[in-house]
Amino acid sequence: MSIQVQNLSKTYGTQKAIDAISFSAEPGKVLGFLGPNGAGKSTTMKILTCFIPQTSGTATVNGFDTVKEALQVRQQIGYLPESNALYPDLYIKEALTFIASVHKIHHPEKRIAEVIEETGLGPEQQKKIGQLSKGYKQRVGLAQAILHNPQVLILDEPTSGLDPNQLIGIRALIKELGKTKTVILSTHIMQEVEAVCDQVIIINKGKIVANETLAQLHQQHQNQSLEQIFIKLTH
Ligand SMILES: Nc1ncnc2c1ncn2[C@@H]1O[C@H](COP(=O)(O)OP(=O)(O)OP(=O)(O)O)[C@@H](O)[C@H]1O
Repeated sequence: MSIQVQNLSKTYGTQKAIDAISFSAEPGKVLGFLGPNGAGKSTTMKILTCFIPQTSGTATVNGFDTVKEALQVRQQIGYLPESNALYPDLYIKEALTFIASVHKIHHPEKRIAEVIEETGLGPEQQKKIGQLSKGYKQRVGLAQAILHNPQVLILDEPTSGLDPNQLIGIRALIKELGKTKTVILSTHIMQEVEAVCDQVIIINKGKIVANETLAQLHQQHQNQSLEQIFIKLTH
């Protein structure tokens, strides 16, 4: 298992954001991470990517502890945060060159060209990031997340703000990446879950209320739609 989470809790002041959750994720599968606003999805993702520490419990990525071995975890993980901070004054290639130097990537030009191609940034690459549309900014975020070819990808609402044409391309890319990597994907779009995810975790008020394959989930709920199942489990 490349991600192991055990009894993970996070409390902000008096607010319990996640409450003793446990789950695992493995390569070759896209894990959908669903839940209503404020359920604790981003908090979990921030702990897995070493941005914040948990209050209790443990999380490991490829065997490395997210608190004690944060450096190793960061090397193995690509993260697209919900509010992605980009460098507006840099051209796309400049930003990717900077990220490549942080990761000490060999032959950065070749890898940058590959990632620009994969994320469909080619037509816009002569623009500064600040001049890009929201969807293209999102692609830059994704390009930055996959540049060092991480084994684990954590994507927090990666398709928010994309038009239907862009959606198809990015979902196809995520599905392709999920064939070999461990991908955790947070989204509010049920259609996207059906299109991309193999496994689904539903989190509600900081607790996991479902952790099944999509097929199992439909089977257990008399073939109701994912939207109906989501509402039933989180209401
Ligand atoms: N820095 C913080 N300080 C205090 N409370 C916080 C902080 N970050 C998150 N919370 C609270 O923790 C809970 C979980 O938030 P989180 O952002 O993890 O939810 P989410 O499932 O990602 O929601 P959304 O779908 O709206 O992005 C919420 O009640 C939120 O207000």
